[in-house]
Amino acid sequence: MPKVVPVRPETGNGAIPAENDVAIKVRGVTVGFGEKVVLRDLDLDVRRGEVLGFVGGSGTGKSVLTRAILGLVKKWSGTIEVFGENLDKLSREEHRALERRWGVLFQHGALFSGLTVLQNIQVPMREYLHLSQALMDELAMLKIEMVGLNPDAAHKFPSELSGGMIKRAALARALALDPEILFLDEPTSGLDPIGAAEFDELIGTLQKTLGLTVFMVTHDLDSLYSICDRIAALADGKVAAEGPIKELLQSQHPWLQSYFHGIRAERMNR
Ligand SMILES: Nc1ncnc2c1ncn2[C@@H]1O[C@H](COP(=O)(O)OP(=O)(O)OP(=O)(O)O)[C@@H](O)[C@H]1O
Repeated sequence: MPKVVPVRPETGNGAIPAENDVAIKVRGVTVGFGEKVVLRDLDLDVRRGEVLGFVGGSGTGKSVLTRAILGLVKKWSGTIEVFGENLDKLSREEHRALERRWGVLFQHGALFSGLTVLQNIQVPMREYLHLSQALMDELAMLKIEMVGLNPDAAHKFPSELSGGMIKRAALARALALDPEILFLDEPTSGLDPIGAAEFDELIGTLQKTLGLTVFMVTHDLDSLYSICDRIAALADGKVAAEGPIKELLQSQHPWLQSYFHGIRAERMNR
């Protein structure tokens, strides 16, 4: 009998993961701007194959941490490893090779307004791969199908799309290079509850079928309940609590108490 190997490692049980089960390892990271310190000696692990929801009050530094991991913001101190590679030790070529292994969905989609959906999806392909136009067209159409967009959307410009369609197109672009890690910055913001639930479902399905590791900054409690294996909460520049939602619901941290036990959360608990 062939041995059955699970696609996703077991997650969400709170156990300390083995070293090679960690996709992103952040240790002692401090980031600031001028006099202001935003992240202070922050530690965080994102495990391979999990959906980690990253929450925190407005302006606490969720995007700053995301950008620090992506190498878009300079940290003052600490180390960040992705797939065991210390980002500070990589040559430019090695960093580019690593960039091919992640995809990013920035807040508000951030599509290029002068390019069609198809062309937007091909931007990372042009930057990182050397493929024929015909192959890029074929691959981009595949991504459009993967995110549930109608093939007609391929030749539309962002201004011709609804908010939900823009998010899907941006997700298709994030998936252009078949990444192993997906960074999502508030993916459901601006969507109505039905659109948001559909988008969560899409992310959950893609994550399972493609075995993705997902790092998701979100304010959306519904997303935390429906697709996150674990949640990390940022407060005072550090991860104040992390674990499966059931554990975080028990946390005595004042911000988490007010966050989870507010009106919307009560509705979810009923
Ligand atoms: N390039 C920058 N220069 C100066 N300050 C910055 C810069 N980028 C971020 N900040 C500051 O860092 C802090 C954290 O910002 P960040 O965007 O990470 O917050 P956030 O937790 O993602 O907030 P929100 O949930 O509102 O999007 C804010 O006070 C912001 O003004």
